Amino acid sequence: MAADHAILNVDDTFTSQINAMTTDKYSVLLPTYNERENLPVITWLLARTFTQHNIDWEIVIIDDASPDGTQDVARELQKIYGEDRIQLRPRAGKLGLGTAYVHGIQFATGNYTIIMDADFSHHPKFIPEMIRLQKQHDYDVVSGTRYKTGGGVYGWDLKRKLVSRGANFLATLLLRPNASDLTGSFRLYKKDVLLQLIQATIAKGYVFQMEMIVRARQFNYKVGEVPITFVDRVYGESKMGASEIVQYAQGVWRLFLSI
Ligand SMILES: Nc1nc2c(ncn2[C@@H]2O[C@H](COP(=O)(O)OP(=O)(O)O[C@H]3O[C@H](CO)[C@@H](O)[C@H](O)[C@@H]3O)[C@@H](O)[C@H]2O)c(=O)[nH]1
Ligand SMILES: [Mg+2]
Repeated sequence: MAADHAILNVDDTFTSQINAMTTDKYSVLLPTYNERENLPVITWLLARTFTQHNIDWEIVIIDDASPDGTQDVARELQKIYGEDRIQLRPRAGKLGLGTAYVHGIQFATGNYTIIMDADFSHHPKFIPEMIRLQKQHDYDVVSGTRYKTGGGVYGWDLKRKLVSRGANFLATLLLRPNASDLTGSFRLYKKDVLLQLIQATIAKGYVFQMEMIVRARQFNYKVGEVPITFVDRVYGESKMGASEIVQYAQGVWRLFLSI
């Protein structure tokens, strides 16, 4: 895979570059709903990635009262890694993906924030490249993109691929945000930038990601892109359904009228 290759080649340089930045800390906001099987492995992969690159880190788990016992797993992970590394910040019920980030960021102690899924669709191996690119250009946001050379989607059926392409096409056509993956949610933000974007963003569900990147352009923030491969989850189910798709289309239209 091209992206893998690129990362392996530059890994040593990243490490020395990142080592020098001792004051930086990266907070991963990890929303979970029924991710009991996935949470230990994604945590392990994140911890390994950060440790290998000598990067200060924490994970903020935002669990919406998952009935599968995700929070019990999170508490076990706190015992293993320490409560300073793993924060558990639950909510009382399933309140949606967008508001999960809004909830989680108030507890983040790092100066950078990484937003990603908990089901390995977003692999931590792309994080060092996101950090390197951010540093190189002083980007305010670095967005993982499935839709540039080196990126891709694996494991989705045709319907889901069409929904994703259609969602990106619709928003690109109407909003012209100059980014190749508007609905993707694997991103690195300067924390103060994320806070400002969150305040400006109205959407609550999956449409949140798209609105955030459109707002970033609106505020003239510098946005970089790193190709990522998105691999569909192995354990559990996607939480995206017809109502999320309708909400998305409504969100694009509302933004089109307001910007
Ligand atoms: N706390 C919380 N977490 C949630 C909720 N809904 C989903 N999540 C968590 O959010 C992550 C993504 O949810 P999935 O259900 O796996 O999303 P997906 O269908 O794989 O969609 C992916 O692609 C979309 C665009 O193509 C993205 O918009 C989306 O963010 C995600 O990356 C997972 O970690 C899941 O547990 C919620 O209501 N509350
Ligand atoms: Mg998923």
